[in-house]
Amino acid sequence: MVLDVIPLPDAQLQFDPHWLGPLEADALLDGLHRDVPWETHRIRIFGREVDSPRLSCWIGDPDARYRYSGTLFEPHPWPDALVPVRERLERTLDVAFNSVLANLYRDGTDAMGWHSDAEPELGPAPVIASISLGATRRFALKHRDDPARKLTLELPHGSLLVMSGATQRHYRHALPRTTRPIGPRINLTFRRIVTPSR
Ligand SMILES: O=C(O)CCC(=O)C(=O)O
Ligand SMILES: [Fe+2]
Repeated sequence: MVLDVIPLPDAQLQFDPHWLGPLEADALLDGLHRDVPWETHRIRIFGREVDSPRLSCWIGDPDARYRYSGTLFEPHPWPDALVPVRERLERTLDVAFNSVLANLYRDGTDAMGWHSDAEPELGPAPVIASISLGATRRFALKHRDDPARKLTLELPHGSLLVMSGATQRHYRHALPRTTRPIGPRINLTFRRIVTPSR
């Protein structure tokens, strides 16, 4: 299967707005909303520890430990609903994903600030496969050195966005708040931990 390439200098982006069919996406949204042990992660912003404005869960193989924003996360086991999704992603992208960060944005006030997924555990050129479920939200990318290089993308229910190559090295990304009245959204970023944290 071929994903559409989204052109952006210094980045490598592929996108399929309908990677999951609507029924499959509905079932996954409901199942994960219900079954994932959602928790509030603490993050560090300007040296201060605060609750992140969303619910999250770090899921993965037992050795896929991950240090993120100052905290070491031991993975939760894979929920049944994610097993076929992971297998299909591995076939599509030829990457052996061993973990996924699940985020639940309860409404438009939940968000994620500017960052790159450039933790050393992920290696120098990580492939990050991002599946979106539920409410469509705007995803933004901004070049570290050249603010004119930026892009926003609407990520609909069932979509797949793949960031690879030098994307994390050169760009930050964010999921901004919105004042639109909007329902919940779940995002899954599949990752491959190359060198587990200890
Ligand atoms: O919710 C999104 O689309 C982005 C999530 C993200 O950037 C992350 O999990 O690192
Ligand atoms: Fe990210």
